[in-house]
Amino acid sequence: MDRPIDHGLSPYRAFSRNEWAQLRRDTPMTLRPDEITRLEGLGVHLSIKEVEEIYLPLSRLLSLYVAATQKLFRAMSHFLDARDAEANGEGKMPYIIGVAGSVAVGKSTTARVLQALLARWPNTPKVDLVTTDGFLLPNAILEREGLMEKKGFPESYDLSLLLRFLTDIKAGRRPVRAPLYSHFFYDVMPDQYVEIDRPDILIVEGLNVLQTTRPPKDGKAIPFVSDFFDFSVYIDGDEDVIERWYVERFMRLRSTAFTDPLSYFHRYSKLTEDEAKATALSIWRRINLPNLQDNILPTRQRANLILSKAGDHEVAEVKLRRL
Ligand SMILES: Nc1ncnc2c1ncn2[C@@H]1O[C@H](COP(=O)(O)OP(=O)(O)OP(=O)(O)O)[C@@H](O)[C@H]1O
Ligand SMILES: CC(C)(CO)[C@@H](O)C(=O)NCCC(=O)O
Repeated sequence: MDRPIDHGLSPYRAFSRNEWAQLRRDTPMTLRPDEITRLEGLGVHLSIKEVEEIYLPLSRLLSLYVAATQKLFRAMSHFLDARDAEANGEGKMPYIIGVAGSVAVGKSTTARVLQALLARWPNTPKVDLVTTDGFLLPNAILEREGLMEKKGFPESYDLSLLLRFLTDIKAGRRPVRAPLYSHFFYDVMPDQYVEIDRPDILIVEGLNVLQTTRPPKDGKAIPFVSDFFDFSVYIDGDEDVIERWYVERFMRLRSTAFTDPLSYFHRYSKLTEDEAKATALSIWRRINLPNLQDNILPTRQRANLILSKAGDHEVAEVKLRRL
């Protein structure tokens, strides 16, 4: 009898929600309900149950990984006889975690929850967070290059600035500045920065963090953003569900942030409900959906961990890449 064809082992180990929740083991809950509420993004309800069942086990895993990496770093310092540098604190290497996924999938909420949980572990008290939105090209340049309808696409970012930022972080330079983006003004803020001063962990959140670049013709290799990551998470969801989240968030912003005359989208606050819904759907289908399909989703299989969300932002399945 013919032997069955071996289709190969999946690079991921899949966990149902319940299986994953068991991996919390005896990790104590370190966030109070009011602290959790403060971490919620617009339209992203975060329950205590969700933090306990999904994000606490993930923080336990990450804490173990960070400890192992810190040990490896000490082994390397020992090999190089660089103990003096280590004693001076020069030998500290931030552990970098990338968080990827579509617009409106909840990346920033996840990144904030991980930041809060990881900062409560004894070996990683200082956890900083940056979003790659700050590395978008300013609107003035996007307009000049005809890229305003391509915001969030690979060509809309200053990739070399992002790579220089990550190189400086990994080189232990201090402090390192990351530019700031404002959703309210829909633009990068000139001369506004967030200072990153040698954290134990740096979380880098953005659509583009797992994207690869085409090999250059001149043979000078450009690193990938993810070459700087020690661990990466992709937040996944069905397209129609993310579309709904995008439209719902737009409708909520219409009655809040957009009502301010200084807001970039102020004109949308004057639309009727139906017109506003149609506008949100049109932006989603013209810009964010094609970006998800062409540039973001293809990077999913590069992540170390995939969190698959269902309709109410609750994680239904977790996939962990085998080592
Ligand atoms: N036009 C706006 N005006 C004010 N705040 C906004 C605006 N658009 C988005 N925001 C805020 O900025 C946050 C990040 O928005 P962004 O579009 O980058 O979402 P994202 O990070 O892709 O989505 P998520 O955080 O849901 O993954 C939103 O959660 C929302 O609170
Ligand atoms: C700033 C990004 C690219 C990513 O957060 C996104 O929020 C965005 O503005 N996308 C462009 C289309 C839109 O306005 O939704």
